[in-house]
Amino acid sequence: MSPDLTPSPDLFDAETRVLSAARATFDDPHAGLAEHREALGGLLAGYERLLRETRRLIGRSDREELEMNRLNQRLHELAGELEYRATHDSLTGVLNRAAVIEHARTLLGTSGMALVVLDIDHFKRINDSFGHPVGDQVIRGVVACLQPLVPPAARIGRVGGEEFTVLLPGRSIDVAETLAEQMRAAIAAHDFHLPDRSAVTASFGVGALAKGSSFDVAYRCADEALYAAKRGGRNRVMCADHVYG
Ligand SMILES: Nc1nc2c(ncn2[C@@H]2O[C@H](COP(=O)(O)OP(=O)(O)OP(=O)(O)O)[C@@H](O)[C@H]2O)c(=O)[nH]1
Repeated sequence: MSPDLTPSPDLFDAETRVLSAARATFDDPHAGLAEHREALGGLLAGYERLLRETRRLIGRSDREELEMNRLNQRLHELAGELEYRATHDSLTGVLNRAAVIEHARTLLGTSGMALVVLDIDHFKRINDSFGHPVGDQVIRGVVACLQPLVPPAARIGRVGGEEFTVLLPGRSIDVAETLAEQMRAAIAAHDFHLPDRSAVTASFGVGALAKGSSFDVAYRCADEALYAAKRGGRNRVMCADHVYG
C-alpha cells in the first residue's frame, strides 16, 4: 500500500496559532520589545519547522515518483513480453500459427501475398532414431538456415510440428519460388550433426494470392504444391500451377 502523502492536519494548525499570536502582538500598540521578540522567535521556529516538513515531503514524493516510474517501465516490459509470447513460437522464436494467420490476413487485405510452405522430410525418423531433443535441434537448425535468406519484409512462421511458412508481401510467385529453392539448398547443405551424419532435407510448396483472397485458399494452394513435392520424391520445390485470385 502506498504511504499517505497528505500533510497531518495539525501541521498548519500550529503555524496558524503562532501566526495569530504574532499578529495580535504586532497589532497591540502596548506590546513591548520582549513581547515582539517572543512573537518573532515563535515565527522563526514555525518557519523552520515548515521548511523541514516541506523538505521531508518533497523528498518522499520524489522517491514515490521514482518508484512509480520504475513500476511503469516494468509494466511496459511485461506487456511487451506477453505480446511476444502470444505471437511467437517458444522453440524457434519465429511467428506462431495464430500470428501467421493474422499477418497473412493483413497482407491479403493490402498487397496480396506469396507464400512458401515447407515441411522437414522424414522427420519422424529423426525423432524415432535419435530422440525428441535431437528433433528439436533440427527444427531450430532449419529456422537458422531460413533466417539469413528471408528478405526483411517477409516473415517466417511455424505452423505445425515440423512445418513452416514464409509470407512475402506482393504476389510474385517467381520471387517466392527462387527464395524457396535457396532455402531448400541451404537446408540440404547444412550439417545438422546427426549421430549417423545423415543430411536433413525439406519439401516446399509455393503459392501466390491476389489482394482480397482468403487465408484458407492461400494456404491450401501452397499446401497442395507441398504434397506434390513430397509425392515427387521430397527435397524439392513445387509451385501451385497458377496464381489464385
Ligand atoms: N522433436 C519434435 N518433434 C515434433 C514436434 N512436433 C511434432 N513432432 C513430430 O514430427 C513428426 C512428424 O512426422 P510425420 O507427419 O509422420 O511426417 P514425416 O516423418 O516428417 O514424413 P514426411 O512429412 O512424409 O516426409 C511426428 O513424429 C511428431 O511427433 C516438436 O515440436 N518437436
